[in-house]
Amino acid sequence: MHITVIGSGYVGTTLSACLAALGHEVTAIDIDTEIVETINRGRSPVSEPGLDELVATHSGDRLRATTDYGAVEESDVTFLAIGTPSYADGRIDLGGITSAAEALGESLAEIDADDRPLIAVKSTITPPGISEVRSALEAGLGDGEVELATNPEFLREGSAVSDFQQPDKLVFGTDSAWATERLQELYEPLAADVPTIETDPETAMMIKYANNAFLATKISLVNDLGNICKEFGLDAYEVMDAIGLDDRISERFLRSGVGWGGSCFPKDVDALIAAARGEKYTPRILEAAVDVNDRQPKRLLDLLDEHVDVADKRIAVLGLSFKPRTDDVRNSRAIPVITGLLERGARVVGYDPVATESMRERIPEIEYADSAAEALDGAAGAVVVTDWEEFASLDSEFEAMAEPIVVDGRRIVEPTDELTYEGLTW
Ligand SMILES: NC(=O)c1ccc[n+]([C@@H]2O[C@H](COP(=O)([O-])OP(=O)(O)OC[C@H]3O[C@@H](n4cnc5c(N)ncnc54)[C@H](O)[C@@H]3O)[C@@H](O)[C@H]2O)c1
Ligand SMILES: O=c1ccn([C@@H]2O[C@H](COP(=O)(O)OP(=O)(O)O[C@H]3O[C@H](CO)[C@@H](O)[C@H](O)[C@H]3O)[C@@H](O)[C@H]2O)c(=O)[nH]1
Repeated sequence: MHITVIGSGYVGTTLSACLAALGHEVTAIDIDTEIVETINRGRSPVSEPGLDELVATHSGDRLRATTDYGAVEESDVTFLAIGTPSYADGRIDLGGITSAAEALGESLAEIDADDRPLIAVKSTITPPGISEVRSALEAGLGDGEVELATNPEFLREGSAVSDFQQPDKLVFGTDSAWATERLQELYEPLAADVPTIETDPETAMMIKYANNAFLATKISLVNDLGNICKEFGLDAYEVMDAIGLDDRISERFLRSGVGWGGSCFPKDVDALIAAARGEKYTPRILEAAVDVNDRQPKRLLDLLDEHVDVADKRIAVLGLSFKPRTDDVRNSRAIPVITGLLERGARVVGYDPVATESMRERIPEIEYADSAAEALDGAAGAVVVTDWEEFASLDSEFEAMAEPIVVDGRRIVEPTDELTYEGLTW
C-alpha cells in the first residue's frame, strides 16, 4: 500500500520505518526540514534502538521524507502522528494536529473523492477532541467528504520498534467497513496472532487513555505502597515481587521509585482529568495518582537532605532521560530533581548516556559531564533518576566522590560497604 505519515517524531518515524519494513511504500511528512533531510540521509531523527538501522535500510527505497503535503495524492492511508501536548491546566492542546489536519484537507481537495486516502489519527487525542480534528480536516477540504479513523499507538519509547512489531493489540476506530478493511490490509503482515479491536473512533481513543491511565495509576499505587514500606523499614521490591505472582496483578509495572515521566503518562492523565472535569466529573483516583507522582522527586531530595546539606555542594544527577534507552527528556523526573537541588543551592552536575544535549537545551545553567565517573568526581552526593544499565556496574567511580552518598530513585545501583546508600522505597 501507499502510506503517508504526517509528523516524523518518535511515533511517526517508528511507524514510517516499520511500515516500510512490512513492504509498504511510505512517505514521511514533517514541517521540520532538518528532520526530513535526516530521514532522507538514512538516519532516524530520534534516538530509538533499531530505528537508525531500519531507516538506513529503507530510506531512498520504500521510505522517503518530504515537507510537501502533496505527497498524500498517492496515498491509501494517511496517518496523523503530530504531538498533542497539554496546556498548563492539563487540557489537551489540539493546535498542532488541527493545523496539520486543515493543511491535509486542503491537499485532499485536489484529489478525486473516490481516490482519497483513509485518514487515521495515530496521535493520542481525547474522545471529544476527535470532532475538532474532523472539523479542521473538513475546513481544509471545503466541499466533499473524507473518512477519519483513529488507530491509537501503544509503543513505549526505548523499545518503540520491537513494541510496534510485536504489539499486544491493534485498535481500529472507524465509522465504516471500508475503513476497517483498509486498516486490516495495512496491518495484515503483523496481525496474524495479534488481537484486533474493531470499534468506533471515540472508543478506540478511550482505550488508549484508559490504558495509560491504568498503568500510570498502577505505578503511583506502587509508589504509595513503597513509601509506606520505607516508613516501616521494609523493602517494597520484595513485597512487589510477591504480589506480582498474582496474575490478576501481574509482575509488570511494579517498580517503585521517583515516578513516571515522559511525553505520554503525564500529559495523557492530565488531559483525561481535564476532559472528565469538562463533563463535570471529578476523577479522584487519577488526581491522586498525579499527586503521588508529583511528590516522589521531593521524597528523593528529602532523603538526600538527611545525609548532606547540599547548599554549595557538588551533587551528581545520574540519568536525565525519562527512562533508559531514549534521549527524550520530556517530563523527565530529572527536571523536578534538578530544580529542587538548584533551589537548595546545590552545584548540580548531570550525566546521561544519550540525553545530555536534550536536557542542556531545557536546563542550560547546570554543568554536564561526559561520564558517570566525571559527574561523581568530587561530588558530595549523588541521586539516580533513570535506570540506565550502566549505573548497575558503577563501583570504583563512587570512590572518587568527596562523600560517597547515593540516593537511588530506581533501584539500579549495587550498594557496597563503602557507600552510604539509600533506596527511595527500600
Ligand atoms: N512518544 C510515544 O512514545 C508515543 C506513544 C504512543 C502515542 N504517542 C502519541 O503520538 C503523538 C506524537 O507523539 P511523538 O512523541 O511522536 O511527538 P513528537 O513531538 O516526537 O513528533 C511530532 C512531529 O510532528 C511534527 N509536526 C508538527 N506539526 C506538524 C505539521 N503541521 N505538519 C507536519 N509535521 C508536523 C513535528 O515537527 C514533530 O517532528 C502524540 O499524540 C503522542 O501522545 C506517543
Ligand atoms: O514499573 C515501572 C514502569 C515504568 N515507570 C516509569 O513510567 C514512565 C513511563 O514508562 P514506559 O511506560 O515504559 O514508557 P513510555 O514510552 O512513556 O510508554 C507509555 O506511554 C506511551 C505513550 O502513550 C504508551 O504508548 C505506552 O504503552 C506506555 O507504556 C517512565 O518514567 C518509567 O521510568 C516506573 O516508574 N515504574
